[in-house]
Amino acid sequence: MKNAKIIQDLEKLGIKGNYHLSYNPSYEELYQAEVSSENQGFEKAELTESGAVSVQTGIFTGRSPKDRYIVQDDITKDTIFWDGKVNLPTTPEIFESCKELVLTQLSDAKKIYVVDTFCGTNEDTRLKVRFIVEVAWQAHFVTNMFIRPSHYDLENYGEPDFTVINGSKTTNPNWEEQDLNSENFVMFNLTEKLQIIGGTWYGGEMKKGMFAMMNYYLPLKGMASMHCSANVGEEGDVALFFGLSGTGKTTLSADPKRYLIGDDEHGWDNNGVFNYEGGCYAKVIDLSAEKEPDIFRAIKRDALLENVVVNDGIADYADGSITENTRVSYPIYHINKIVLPSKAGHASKIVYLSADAFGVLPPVSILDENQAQYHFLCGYTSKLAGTERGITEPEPSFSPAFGEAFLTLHPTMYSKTLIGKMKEHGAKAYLVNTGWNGTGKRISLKDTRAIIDAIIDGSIESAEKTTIPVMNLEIPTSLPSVSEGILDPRNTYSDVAEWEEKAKDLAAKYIKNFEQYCGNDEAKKLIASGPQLQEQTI
Ligand SMILES: Nc1ncnc2c1ncn2[C@@H]1O[C@H](COP(=O)(O)OP(=O)(O)O)[C@@H](O)[C@H]1O
Ligand SMILES: C=C(OP(=O)(O)O)C(=O)O
Ligand SMILES: [Mn+2]
Repeated sequence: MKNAKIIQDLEKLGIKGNYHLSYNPSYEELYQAEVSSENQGFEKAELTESGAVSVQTGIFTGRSPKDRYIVQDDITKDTIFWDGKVNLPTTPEIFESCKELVLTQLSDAKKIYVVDTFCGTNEDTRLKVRFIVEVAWQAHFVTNMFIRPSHYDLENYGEPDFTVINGSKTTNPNWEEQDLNSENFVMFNLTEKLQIIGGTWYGGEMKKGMFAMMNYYLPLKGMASMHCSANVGEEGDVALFFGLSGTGKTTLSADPKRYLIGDDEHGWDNNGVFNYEGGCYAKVIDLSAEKEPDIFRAIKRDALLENVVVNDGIADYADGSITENTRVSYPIYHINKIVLPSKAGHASKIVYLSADAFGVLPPVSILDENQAQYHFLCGYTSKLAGTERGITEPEPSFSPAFGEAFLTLHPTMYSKTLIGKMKEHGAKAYLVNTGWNGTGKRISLKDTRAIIDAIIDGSIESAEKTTIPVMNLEIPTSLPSVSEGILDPRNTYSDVAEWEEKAKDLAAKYIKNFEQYCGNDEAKKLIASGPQLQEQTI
């Protein structure tokens, strides 16, 4: 019955042919299909000793922002933030031509997986997202990452709100005359409620694609939509960890003392904080059972490793030769302490994670209300040049809302909604540097975890404080279980002048970046809360 209806739905979309349909397959069925000897190329998966299977995603081992387009039409022309960088416009005609390619690809498939999921924990705001894929491990990935409907939910699923058609095996031969970036494409059509993918196999495009859609629909309803992880304590106290890729959202939210809500994408409505996802997508580069026990233990049967080097069935997390962005996806219940459904009350602690490769930012700063807004709009972190360790040529990156790549509306929509919620619920904000200091080494995970503990148990508030000049940030001078002498970054340099020079450099970058918001009086007032160059304060 259900299968006949799904086949009809696919036909309406334009997928015809003689395929075998697998609707919301079990993990067991997925596993059998993934390791089947009939698989070719990147379809192949291999079993590892932990019980997790391992796959390769080909040339794309990360997202491909330059190939990501949104159809500009009546619905989107005045709502999407067309910044010329993140949300690239395309036409309905080009979308149709790429859709045709994806439909043709899937019409030739021997097997099609249709996976009906939810994106968003709450019934009133969740999207019913249908994935249509031909590769078993892609069906596995979305089963891990999205919310798995119960049998009852599936019986009553109705029509999906959004459909993702993944044609990763096809590419677009007409990209040049269509003035596109390449033969690969990730395209969204909000009128047709469709995402289509061609050329890239990276799972993150499906996960972060739907995040971008939630970032469109929810703020328009007055909710905060956030690129952050979240956990909750025994007392119901909720903490959020914002940050760009690699800053520690996933790592720091897996805390054995607390219950995980989610590791990457959340909303905040009148009832509290809720997850969009049903799984986690953790980096596994240099993963060890000692440093990250919860994530290490989550890698077992049903987890899916991406781009990890595997020797004789043994995953080598230290080997970054395929990419530094090695990943594992797993259903959220692989973490021992979780709340289900993935939601809790209002947040009281807001942590902004920044991995500062310049070694300027203190390991922790206490932000006031205006600073909370200023630093949210800045979203500073730094990307390391290449994959080299150390701090040779760090590249500063200012990413509003700590998630520019996924913002579909103007950045101020996200700061307005978040700051509104923070004020309403008296949440306090902190800026935590999980990156480097004057020693040239990354601040240890142990110290960062102790800092997070002090934020969560409130002991940071009673610590003695001092102000860091130039950066204009208030810091505690000591905290329980945090290494002596690291809290004031100036003490980690043999010569304070060296810190000061770097700080002035970074401050200038903050100031320049903030100019884009200064058209508005309210934002202009925030300048005083940011870094200050001496010349300006005289
Ligand atoms: N002080 C630190 N705080 C957080 N993460 C750290 C720290 N030092 C090293 N790391 C490493 O940095 C990476 C953070 O990645 P992850 O938690 O996946 O970030 P995100 O989820 O924000 O993309 C992990 O590999 C972690 O082991
Ligand atoms: C999956 C991603 O998220 P993050 O690195 O923040 O975990 C991504 O940005 O592609
Ligand atoms: Mn993460």
